[in-house]
Formats: sequence, C-alpha cells, structure tokens
Amino acid sequence: MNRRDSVGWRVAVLGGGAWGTALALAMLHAGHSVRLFARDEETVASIRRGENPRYLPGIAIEPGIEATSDVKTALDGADCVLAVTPAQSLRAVLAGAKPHMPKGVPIVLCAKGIERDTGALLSAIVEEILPENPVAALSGPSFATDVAKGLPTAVVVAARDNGMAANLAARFSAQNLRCYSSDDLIGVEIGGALKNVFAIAAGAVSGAGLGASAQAAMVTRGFVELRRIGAAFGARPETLMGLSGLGDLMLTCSSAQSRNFAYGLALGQGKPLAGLPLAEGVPTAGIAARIAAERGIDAPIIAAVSAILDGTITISQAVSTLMTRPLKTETDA
Ligand SMILES: NC(=O)C1=CN([C@@H]2O[C@H](COP(=O)(O)OP(=O)(O)OC[C@H]3O[C@@H](n4cnc5c(N)ncnc54)[C@H](O)[C@@H]3O)[C@@H](O)[C@H]2O)C=CC1
Ligand SMILES: O=C(CO)COP(=O)(O)O
Repeated sequence: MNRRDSVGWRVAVLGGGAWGTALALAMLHAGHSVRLFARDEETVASIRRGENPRYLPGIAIEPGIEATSDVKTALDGADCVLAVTPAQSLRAVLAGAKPHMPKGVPIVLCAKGIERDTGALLSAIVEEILPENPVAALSGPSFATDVAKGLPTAVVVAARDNGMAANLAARFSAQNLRCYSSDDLIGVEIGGALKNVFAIAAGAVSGAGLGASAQAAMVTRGFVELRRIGAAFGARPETLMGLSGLGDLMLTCSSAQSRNFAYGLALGQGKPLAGLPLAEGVPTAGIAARIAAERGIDAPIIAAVSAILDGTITISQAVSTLMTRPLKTETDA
C-alpha cells in the first residue's frame, strides 16, 4: 500500500516510557489518533500537561495523545496496538490487556529482548497469550529522542504475513519516519534483542579504555555471534545485515546515547550500576548465553558479557579469555 492511501487508525500504545512516548508522537505525525496507556498516574498527568520529564526530558508533547492509566480505555476501539514496555514486563502487560484486547488487531512489538525465564522471543509470548491477534515487530536504529524530535529515522516493520507488514509500514511511515517492511519476523526480533548485549560490551570496552581497535573487533565478532544465533532460529542473513541487526548494532555500539552502551561504560569504569536507566541487554545477555550453550552455538562475547554481569569474571579476565582462544579461520562457523 502506498502511504498516501492509508487512513487514520486508532492506535493504542502500551507503555509510557521513552519509546512509548516517542512512538505515540510518531503515530500522531503519521495521521493516527493515539491513546497511550501508562501504569503510573504521574506519567499520565505529565503527558496530559505536554511533557514526560521522567522518561523523555526536554521533549514537548503536543496535544492529541490521550494518556490514560486504564488499559481498557486505551484499547477501546483500537485498530492496532503497539507493545512498548520492557521485554521482561511484556507477559504481565499482555495478560492485563487480554480481557480488553480487540479481536484480530495486530500487536506490534516495539520492545527488544528475550524473556529471561523462558528464553521465549517476544512474538512467542504474544502468540501464547493472544492467539487471536496477529503479531508484528518494529525495530531498527532509532533513539526515542531522535524520533520524538522528528529527526530522519528508518526502521523495519516485520510480520510473518508480508501484506500485513507492508500495510503497517505504510501506515506508520511519515515525513521523517521511513518504515521498511519484512516477512522475517524472527530475524528482526533477534537482531534487536541481541544488539543490546553487544552495546553493553562496546560500552565496557570503551569504559575500560581498551581502545578503538578492540571496539571494532568486538563489534565485528559480536555480529558473527548474532548471525550464528539468528541462523539457529531460522533468521535470514540479509535481515540481520539490515536495519534491525547491523543497523542497530552500529547505532548502539557507538553512542553513549544508548542506555545499553552507557551501562557498559559505567561497568568498564567501575562506576555504580544501581539506578541506571533500563538496559535490556542485561537480562537478555544471560538468557542468550544459556540458549547459545544449550544449542552448541559458539558465542564467547555473549558468554563473557553474561559472566561479567553475573560478577563471576572481571573485564580483564574476559579479555584474556577471548584473546587466548584457539586460533581459527575468520569465517569458521
Ligand atoms: N528508548 C529507546 O530509544 C528505544 C527503546 N526501545 C525498546 O522499547 C522498550 C521500552 O523501552 P523504553 O520505553 O525506552 O523504556 P523506559 O524505561 O523509558 O520506559 C518503560 C516504561 O514501561 C513501563 N512499564 C514497565 N513495566 C510495566 C508493566 N508491568 N506494566 C505497565 N508498564 C510497565 C514503565 O512504567 C515505563 O513507563 C525496551 O524494550 C527498549 O529496548 C526500542 C527502540 C528505541
Ligand atoms: O534500541 C535502541 C535504539 O535503536 C535504544 O537503545 P538503548 O535501549 O540502548 O538506549
């Protein structure tokens, strides 16, 4: 569908954090009417006042977004639902929304992660809890503040059904938000989830002062691990080379604007981690390391990040282990 053919939808956004608020603005700019569910009244009140200082400071929220702490109100009459709470909260949020969920409307996953306790991809959680709603994912290199400011951004919208992905991409696209479509849902999810782990590693490399060469080596070899795990899940290589894989890896491994990078930076500098903003790579590192080990996938950087976060090894021990592994051909599987 050409974007000019799209008609305004009623979009429900579940989550009043940085990304939920930015996407609510993006949906408004794409011509949709928007209801945003935030669980805390303080966030609802501030969005109604035209700001969200806790999660998206410095961004003016123009009128038109209807904020509510009542999920039923948010979902009433929705044509489409964006799920924008942290990955580890998705199951609880969907369970709470289920009684009010309009039948058959797409659930678009905007979180990036793997469920820590089960190893489930987020699409599997939607399919388990809301089997009557088709699932899609929106991912790619897109900082909330950039999108909220209307800076040019490209993302990918994926669904198993190519027609649905193209429809959503057309409806979500606006002047400065370009949405590509894909039918590789799993590939798009894997890229978005795993890049956060490498962003933590990149921040740690920077924080520990290991140098720009180490940084480039880590990101490159991290991408090899991302592709190996992606392949095991059936992701297409070209998806992982795209916006949701390589694109987001480039963004978040190179900028302290990334909360995952910033988390790694603090780790590398030996600074306190308590109270830092959400870093989705923390829970995902452990479960990704477990998945790789269980499936016999060689993923030493993910294992190292997981062990550093667990406190079982130090960064310098991780570097030493990584650097003294048996030598091999670069393209070994
Ligand atoms: N901030 C960004 O630039 C981007 C974030 N994302 C992804 O979006 C997801 C959400 O991230 P942010 O909005 O940035 O995080 P955030 O920390 O800014 O906000 C999270 C929001 O979720 C709410 N929440 C948490 N648990 C909840 C629950 N059980 N029920 C209802 N609400 C709950 C919090 O109250 C908060 O409003 C993450 O998976 C993140 O990786 C994706 C692309 C860009
Ligand atoms: O996923 C993101 C940008 O694409 C946001 O990354 P952080 O969660 O690391 O800030």
